[in-house]
Amino acid sequence: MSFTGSFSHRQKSSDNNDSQASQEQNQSIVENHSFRDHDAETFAQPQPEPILADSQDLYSSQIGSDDDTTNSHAATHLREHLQVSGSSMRERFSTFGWISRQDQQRSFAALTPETSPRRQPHSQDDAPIVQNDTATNNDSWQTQPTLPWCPPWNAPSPGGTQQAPIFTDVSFHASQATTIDEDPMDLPPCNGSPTLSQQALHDIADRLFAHRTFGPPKPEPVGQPSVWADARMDLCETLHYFRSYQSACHSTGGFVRGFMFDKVAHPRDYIDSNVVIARAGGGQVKDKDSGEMKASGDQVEGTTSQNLKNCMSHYNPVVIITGIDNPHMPSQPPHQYCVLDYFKPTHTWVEKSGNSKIVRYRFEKLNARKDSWWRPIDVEDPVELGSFSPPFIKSCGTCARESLQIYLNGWMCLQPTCGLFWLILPSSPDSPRGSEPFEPDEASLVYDPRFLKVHTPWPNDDHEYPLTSNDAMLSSHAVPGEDTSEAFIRGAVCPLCGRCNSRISWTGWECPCGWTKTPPHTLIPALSLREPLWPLTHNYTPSRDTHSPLVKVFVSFAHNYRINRYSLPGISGFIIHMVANRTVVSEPGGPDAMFEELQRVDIGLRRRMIENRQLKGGTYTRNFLVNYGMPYKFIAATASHSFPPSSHPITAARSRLSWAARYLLSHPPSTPPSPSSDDDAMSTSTTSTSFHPSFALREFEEKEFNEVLALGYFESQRVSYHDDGELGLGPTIATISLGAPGTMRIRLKAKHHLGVSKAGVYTDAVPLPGCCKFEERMARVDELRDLRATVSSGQYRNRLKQLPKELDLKTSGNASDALTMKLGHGDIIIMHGVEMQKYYEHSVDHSGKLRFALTCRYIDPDSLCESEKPRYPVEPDNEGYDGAAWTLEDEQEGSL
Ligand SMILES: O=C(O)CCC(=O)C(=O)O
Repeated sequence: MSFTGSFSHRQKSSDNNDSQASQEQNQSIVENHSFRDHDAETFAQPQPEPILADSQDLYSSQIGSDDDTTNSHAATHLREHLQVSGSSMRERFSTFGWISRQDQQRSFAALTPETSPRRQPHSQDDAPIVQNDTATNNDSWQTQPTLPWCPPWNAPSPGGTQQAPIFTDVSFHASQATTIDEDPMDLPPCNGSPTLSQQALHDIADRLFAHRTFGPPKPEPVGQPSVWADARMDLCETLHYFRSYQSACHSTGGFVRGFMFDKVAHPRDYIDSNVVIARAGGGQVKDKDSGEMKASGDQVEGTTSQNLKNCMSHYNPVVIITGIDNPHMPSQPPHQYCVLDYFKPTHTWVEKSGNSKIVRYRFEKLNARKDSWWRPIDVEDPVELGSFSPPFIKSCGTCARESLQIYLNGWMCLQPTCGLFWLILPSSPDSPRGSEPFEPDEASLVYDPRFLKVHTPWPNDDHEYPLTSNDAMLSSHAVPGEDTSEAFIRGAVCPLCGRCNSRISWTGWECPCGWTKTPPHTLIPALSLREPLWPLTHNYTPSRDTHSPLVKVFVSFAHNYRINRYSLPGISGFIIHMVANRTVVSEPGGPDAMFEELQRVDIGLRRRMIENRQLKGGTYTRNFLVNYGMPYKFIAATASHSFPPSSHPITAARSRLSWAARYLLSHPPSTPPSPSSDDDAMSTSTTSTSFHPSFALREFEEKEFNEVLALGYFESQRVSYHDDGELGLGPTIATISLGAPGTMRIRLKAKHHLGVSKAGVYTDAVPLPGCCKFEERMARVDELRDLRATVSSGQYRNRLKQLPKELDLKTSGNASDALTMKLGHGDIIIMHGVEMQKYYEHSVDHSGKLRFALTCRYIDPDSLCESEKPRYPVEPDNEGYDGAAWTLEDEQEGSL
């Protein structure tokens, strides 16, 4: 079993005589660990005795052994600051390596510092402080970043056989001669590796860094990534382990899944074939002078660190992706985003950089036996993982916590709350820096190879985890809606070239290399849209809309439609929801037929690119769309086509919607609003709510619908809040909803709701009832009108910038929905009025596998520039649909 195997390797040590017994003992502990993770009794078990080199020598060589008769000033000084265990490294490793992992899991369950007594600093005479004390990591788990567990130092190199490190050609580089601690720091042989002197360690560090190029140009990589992307959206839509559009880390459910390391890197970041060291993302701002990203303040261990620690304690590997601009890549990434591989997070700790604390992570490639595609061509790794003796570890005399030595410059306490944090303790009073602890010169820091190249075996590090996802699989028998389910809107990794491809086309995936995949569509029958709990009958359909008390509703019933007409507070114009009944949806050529036909014919639906300066490669719409008739230039690069011949869902929709608009514009409500409407609220209205049907009808007839925008939505696709208020559009917009039930939400735009724009400028439009600070803002209307007429535009704008503070306006947040309409299959929405689009915005989502929305507008041809004008004739509606021709047997036309 690999689990056992990987741990039994650890028994190899300088003391082979004990290996058998220890192995058995350790084996039982491993099993305890694995089956009794949360069992506190486990902690009382006799501790295993991994056979490790006794490092007392190390301690002695640094600060003088206990029987050091010279008892130098340095040793005395250091004893004041530092308590190092009198126990052997063997005991320390035993504690740190085996128990702390259990400890972490226990503390993960408890997560309360109170449950884990904090260890007090010991006096020099105290018993050894490094012992089987599980408290250290218990509270550090929650609040104190520590090295979460000690990697198993004695692990063999991943290649299986132990290899002596390559450091025969010893040459000490002046550039690295900043090491303060000039003591030999010799370690006894470990894993067959020879004793390492300080100088040898520097030499190894030299070799490790010899091939680092911060290019360009960088050397070519030895291989090619098996998964890559040109655009962030392709990446995030395709990979299950990286769905973060803005940040460097993607976590779900308390676990990190993937990291992306790109241009914004820290100078001490490090990448070789098997190890990645990176700074935690976030907390950086652009320096005004240099333009470089700099820490904006102290970084504290936050959710990402916690999630990463969860990965460590559960052996969840994470995927690391590099951006093309990552300066620390040892070779030139061939694409904008390249997936490296699965990595084990092994350490997280805190350092200082400039004046700020930063959080850092170390990762090791999960399967270090595999070659890494990003290894530079013709460059072998100078050092294999696990080649060296273990990293040096000490307890701090001030905080009593253990920290590993990360840099050769000297050991530092890495507990950010400790007084000795990030200070090197000089080893001798004659040190050029004196006897006081001092901060290292950042530029001189050199990684300790024992830390850099430590090997951390995991029980699952020989497992192959997938870098591609195979979710978009169809069952062997046809299942309606399966090929429009959420999995099918995710991107696909091209099996030929590894490119991540978002699903752009309605019909399937396309890769620029020529590969395509077109899943067959199984028709979703219109009959399957019927909702058992809301039976559709030939009578008028009940309403499921909800609205705020400020919204007035007028209800009428005509031509098989329930007609819910809504007046929104303070504006002229209205929204009408025509709720279809069974007679409507099942008409020949009606909604049922249109829905099925739209599944049979390819009308050219595609997701369209939207420019997004924040995101490399732009973004795509979250639905598929295509335009017919007059080009609708506002949705980026939407292809426009001439109207198809009649008996097509597009032309049928335009004809039906023209009829509906004409009917509604000529039939204003003849009844008062329904009793629940709040008339008092409406009386505060500041703009006209009057509606003149003859004018509206005349205007509509002059500006008949000359455009249909078809939107197609797979499962979970939607259109988020937007308005349809572009210049050149007629005042009436009509949509027919086909397929899965949708929800349309209407709310006041944020700048009208809050009274302040994103740029912090006061919104001087007349406030609408229900908005924030309505009365206070109303009181400013006259003042601002007068001011505008008397001062320069600059002065006026300055005043607008002052007002948000003066009125104590909130600068963020959204209005709650004023109106929510449940759009059934065949329902029609008509929005009328310029103010509707100026003040309000709408969004639509749905709760099924497939939905279409066909929306008609009038687009003034004169609003299009020459290059935007259609090259085809845009004919008027010639189908002449008449909804009044379809009558119910028992229809009672008229308002109720
Ligand atoms: O019903 C829909 O899906 C939304 C249509 C829409 O909002 C639009 O076309 O602007």
